[in-house]
Amino acid sequence: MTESAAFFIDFDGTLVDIAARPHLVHVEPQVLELLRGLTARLDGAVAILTGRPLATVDDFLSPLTLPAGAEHGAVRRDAEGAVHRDFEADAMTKVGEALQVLADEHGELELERKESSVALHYRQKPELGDMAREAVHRAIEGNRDLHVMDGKMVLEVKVEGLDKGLALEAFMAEEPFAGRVPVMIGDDVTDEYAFAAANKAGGISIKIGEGDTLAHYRTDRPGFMAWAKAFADAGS
Ligand SMILES: O=P(O)(O)OC[C@H]1O[C@H](O[C@H]2O[C@H](CO)[C@@H](O)[C@H](O)[C@H]2O)[C@H](O)[C@@H](O)[C@@H]1O
Repeated sequence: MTESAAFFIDFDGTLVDIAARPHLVHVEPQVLELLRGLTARLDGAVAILTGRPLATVDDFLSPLTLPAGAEHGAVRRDAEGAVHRDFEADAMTKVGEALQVLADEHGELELERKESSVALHYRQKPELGDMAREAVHRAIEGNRDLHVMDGKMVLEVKVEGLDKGLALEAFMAEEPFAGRVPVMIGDDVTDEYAFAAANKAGGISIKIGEGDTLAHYRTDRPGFMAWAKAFADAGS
């Protein structure tokens, strides 16, 4: 692999270890160094693909402001800094309201309300997972525009048809990504869409950790960090 690669990197579970609650993740200084190094080596062809809101990932990665496909691709900031949104937020507001009632009743559930999606976390009390799953499916019943993803101790309602794979493809149609070989690294079910897109484009897909995957390669987070650092350093 040479300078002709474009890197697409997931946030939770890939750049940072999974934490007990969403706001508790810790971004190691090496992560910022790595992203700077890769960006320099690849002439800016590095994007974050995450389920997090854009503002949240910017806060965690400050002072860096990278191209990003946030909220599972529903909110995309291109390399020029322009932000693209292509969804109707009304339906999600209603789902958020319904699930907020549940989260208020069960203090161990945590509801993240984003621009285009909601995430109901049950990591604090895994026994509530089945009940939360039923409630989430009930909340979107009859709405074909919404889709539930079963993530890491989280149930995410997102807009049907928008995903990290489409975000990757949108980046690959633009400078400085166009014409490069996509390299997608991620750990969770939401990353599978982007693995499929990278594979289809003749790229490289790397799964962090265990679980079924479409990715061609597998490693753990330290393994990814060491490999990516060596790649970034080889250009300096
Ligand atoms: O696409 P990602 O960057 O991997 O984001 C996926 C979701 O990650 C976050 O939840 C997960 O990480 C939390 C912090 O480690 C953890 O507490 C939680 O159990 C995990 O599911 C985030 O909170 C979600 O908004 C993201 O969509």
